[in-house]
Amino acid sequence: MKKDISIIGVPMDLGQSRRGVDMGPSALRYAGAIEKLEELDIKVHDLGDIPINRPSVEQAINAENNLKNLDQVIEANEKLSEMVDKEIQTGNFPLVFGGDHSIAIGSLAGISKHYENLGVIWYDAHGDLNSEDTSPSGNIHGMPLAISLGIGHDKLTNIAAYTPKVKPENIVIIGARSLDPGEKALIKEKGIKVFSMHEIDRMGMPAVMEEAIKYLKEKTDGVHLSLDLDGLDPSEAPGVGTPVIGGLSYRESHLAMEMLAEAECITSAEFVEVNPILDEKNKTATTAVALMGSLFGEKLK
Ligand SMILES: NC(=[NH2+])NCCC[C@H](N)C(=O)O
Ligand SMILES: [Mn+2]
Ligand SMILES: [Mn+2]
Repeated sequence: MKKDISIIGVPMDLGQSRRGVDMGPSALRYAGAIEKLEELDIKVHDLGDIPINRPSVEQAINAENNLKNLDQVIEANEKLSEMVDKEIQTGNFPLVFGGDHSIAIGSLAGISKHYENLGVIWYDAHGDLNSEDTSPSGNIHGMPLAISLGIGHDKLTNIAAYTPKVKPENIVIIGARSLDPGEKALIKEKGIKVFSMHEIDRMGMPAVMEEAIKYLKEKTDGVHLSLDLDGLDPSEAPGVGTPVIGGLSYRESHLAMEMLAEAECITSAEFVEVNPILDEKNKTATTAVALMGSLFGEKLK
């Protein structure tokens, strides 16, 4: 019996500078996310969207540090963490709809409590391993993985009142092709496993996923999939705020999801960075929903 899925929308765009990604949850629902999951005989509980407070202009200009909209991002992630935590207690599979990638802070804060050794698959063009000291932008969506490792501003690392949420050896980054100098240094220092586009080109997606799954299965008791749509090539997923050319194809991404479904290792997931304002006829959300189908077991035969 498959678990029921609880959908939690986080209409937040405050972790980065391009407005519109707050409409991501609507775009994903409009693209038929719930119908897709129900077609697969999964019981879906759509819990709606978390209320997000928009900062006043004065609040948004925070000269004190390199962390845009810090208070609002904290507030949203505390709420998300509580909701995700509750859904896991109920026995449901949490599926979070972003919102920008800063919401992974709250997802991981709520999920990781329930696991001794939570694994994380970070499917992304970026590492999101910056801190206020290394970030070129001050955008918190470039920091969630570092924050979950316990690196960054105390107020962010201590969301849900514990830190760290994940161990560096339990993380696999897939699809990286844009890493800032501080991120590269952190990857080296912590020995984080990264399948960049270079490895994906050389080894092919089947071998990459096989290795990633084996690596995580050996030592984790659950795996969270954090899928940033900008992991895909912008020709396939144009509706994202920080597109990077040379990304993963639609087919490679489907195969990755199918292999995760076969391995039965994913215990929670989030789909983030869908920005319908920058999209072409909701193509990016539609792609995300198709990928959800494969992740939750859709097969041709
Ligand atoms: N989740 C994302 N799309 N992150 C993009 C981060 C871009 C850049 N590395 C930064 O820190 O600003
Ligand atoms: Mn990204
Ligand atoms: Mn990201």
